Amino acid sequence: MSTNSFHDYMDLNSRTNMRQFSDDEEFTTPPKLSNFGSALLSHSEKTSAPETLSSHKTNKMTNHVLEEMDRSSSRSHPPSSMGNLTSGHTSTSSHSTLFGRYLRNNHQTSMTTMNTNDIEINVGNSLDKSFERIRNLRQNMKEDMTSKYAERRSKRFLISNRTTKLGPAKRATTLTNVFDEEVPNSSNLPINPRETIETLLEDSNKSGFRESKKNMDYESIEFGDLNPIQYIKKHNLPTSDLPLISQIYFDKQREENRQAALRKHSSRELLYKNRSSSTSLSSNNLLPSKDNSITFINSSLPRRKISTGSSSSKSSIEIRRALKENIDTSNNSSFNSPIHNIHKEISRNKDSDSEKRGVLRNISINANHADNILQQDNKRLKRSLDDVITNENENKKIQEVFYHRPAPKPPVTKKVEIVEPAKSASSSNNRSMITVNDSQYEKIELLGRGGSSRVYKVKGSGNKIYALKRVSFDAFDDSSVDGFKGEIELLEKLKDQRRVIQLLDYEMGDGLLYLIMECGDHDLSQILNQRSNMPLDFNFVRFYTKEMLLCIKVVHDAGIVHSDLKPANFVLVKGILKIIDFGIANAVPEHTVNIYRETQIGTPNYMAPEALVAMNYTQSSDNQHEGNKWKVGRPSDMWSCGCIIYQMIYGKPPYGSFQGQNRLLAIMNPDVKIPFPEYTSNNEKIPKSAIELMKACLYRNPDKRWTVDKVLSSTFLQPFMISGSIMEDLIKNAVRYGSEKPQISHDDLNDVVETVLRKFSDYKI
Ligand SMILES: Nc1ncnc2c1ncn2[C@@H]1O[C@H](COP(=O)(O)OP(=O)(O)OP(=O)(O)O)[C@@H](O)[C@H]1O
Repeated sequence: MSTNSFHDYMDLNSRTNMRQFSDDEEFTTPPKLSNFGSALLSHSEKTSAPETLSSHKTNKMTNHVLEEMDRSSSRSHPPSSMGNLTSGHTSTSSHSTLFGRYLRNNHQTSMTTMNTNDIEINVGNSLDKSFERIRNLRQNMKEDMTSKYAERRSKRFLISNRTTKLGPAKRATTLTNVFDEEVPNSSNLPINPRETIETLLEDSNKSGFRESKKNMDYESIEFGDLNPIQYIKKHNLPTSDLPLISQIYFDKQREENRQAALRKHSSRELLYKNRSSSTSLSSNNLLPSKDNSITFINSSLPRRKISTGSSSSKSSIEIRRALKENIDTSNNSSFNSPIHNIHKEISRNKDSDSEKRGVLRNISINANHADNILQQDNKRLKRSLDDVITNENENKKIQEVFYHRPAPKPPVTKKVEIVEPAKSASSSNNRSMITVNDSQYEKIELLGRGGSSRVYKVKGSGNKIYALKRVSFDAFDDSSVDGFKGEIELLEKLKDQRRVIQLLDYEMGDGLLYLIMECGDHDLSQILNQRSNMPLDFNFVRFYTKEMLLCIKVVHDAGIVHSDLKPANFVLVKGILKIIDFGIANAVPEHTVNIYRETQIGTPNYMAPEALVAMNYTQSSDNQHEGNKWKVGRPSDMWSCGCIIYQMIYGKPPYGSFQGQNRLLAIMNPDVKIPFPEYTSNNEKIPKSAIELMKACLYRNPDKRWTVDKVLSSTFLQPFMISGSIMEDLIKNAVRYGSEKPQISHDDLNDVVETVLRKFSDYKI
């Protein structure tokens, strides 16, 4: 375009109705050059078909321009530039137009609907000049339109580019190109400016365009921040080169986008590897190197170094190769992630570009999600790395941390030693172990205690259980020593008696006596206490009374007076009641009823009156020869036995209601009678046979007391079972006896009773 024609155009343009063509005011770059073309383009875009360039509106607009030119020519001389334009009419300028060809070929193009016949008629002689101006005008219009169109497309494309940079479509496009060795013009591109422009100019300067492309070296263009339009304007290039420059511009942009995608992809691969390495830091796959890059070390793979810095300096082919290698490497690893699976899929289908693109579209979609995960993981990894690096002072130590970090040492546990104090064998043994005649016994529990003794349940050899009685006494008290020796002798004497507790071993030292006996389970005192709140059961009373008498019989039959019979001195050993504690027992000389003791008597509750009376008698006696002696014999044991039976039936011993000294006095006082109620406090009927038995044992006169054998044969302990027939026989015999002997003496009655009882005894169960 010449300067004159440009000015003419500007003049013309300034004279035209700008409001009519200012629809596209926003496209003001370059502001004046593009206004007219933009107006045409804007007009044409308002219609849908490409033929709008030959539409009626364009025709009217052209006519309007011609009319304007007519007015201009009629009111003044044509400018000098018109001559130039006219002279250019026949030239073969590169700016030749379709309109020119139309004039030469008498042929109307599709560019305009201008009717040249009308122009000839109306313009007359100035036709040539007008045609020249028109040609120039058309040329300008075409160039301007082309420029404007390219600019708009460029802007649209730039806007689209900026938008798609943020979206998956952009990623898909760029990644598609990444894997194409020959990067073709993607058919997916919505706009191909070059094709569009070439279509518009196919009949005009297509050949010139290609010539320009051939002749000009635009490959080295550096656009900087300029777009093609700005670049053309800045460097004063012809607008006809705009398509070519735009093409170069877009190619460069594509290449930059591709490289950006590659950088992103490479960093993503790096992140995956970092993560997989971070999960196995102990396997020492990561090593920070001096140049702040990260080197992957894998025993099965050669050492590969991937810089974390910009990779823009690498060629796309190198990047692609590196990327593929990374993908292959990832396939070998056991790492399993969405992107990894996609890589696998890529590898399987790498022979098919179309499939690649399909897969890569999925990459771009999945990559968004994976990207977020990776970014989080990368941040975490980076934080952990920073922590490690901060905590360690030297790279050497860092290497140890990542490469050869040894397993953490087990925490040093402070060994707490429990030092037991040195113990003497005697103290330990004395507390838990007791040795009797070289045999050791381990204490288990305390069974009971007496005035000077303790009885333990112990475990001996073979884990057998025994009762160990430990008695402490005054070794210089002869009476005490004799008393304990007497107990041992009696137990030795009664050794094979089942109703006497068995003495298994004993050892007597200075002031200590150890007795090893068979062990009982419970004593009768414990049993009675257990049943204190239970209803009275005479079968229970009979059973334990008989058991007790059997024990006493054995002792009495052995000529021994126990002298201290009480419930606590009868123990149950495996269901058999046995008698214990012969501490104050004495052997009764043959044919002797009572013995006199000088030492402590038994428990007052169960003491016979004769023993207390004897004591009282002795104390009040003037005969000092008698001394402090108590008169005791077998009947004293039967008194004690009567007191135990009384306790089993009434709940307490006969003088249990008295306390302390009064109890002793009551026992000794013959005026204090023992009560034998027929009912218990719980209103339970007491058999007469039981009352009879108790009375027989608690006679104050020891001579009247029943012996152990008599008590054992008492009615209470030996009840009758009388049947109806026996009762019938008894009544018949009584009636016949009475009819024969109406008066009967007392002696005759006793004989009859004895006879009947003797017969009943034949029916005892
Ligand atoms: N062989 C044994 N088996 C089970 N228990 C026993 C045995 N020997 C004694 N005991 C329990 O130890 C208690 C005290 O025993 P023992 O009567 O022999 O001692 P003690 O010093 O004679 O007492 P006390 O002087 O009061 O008669 C008994 O009441 C009984 O409960």
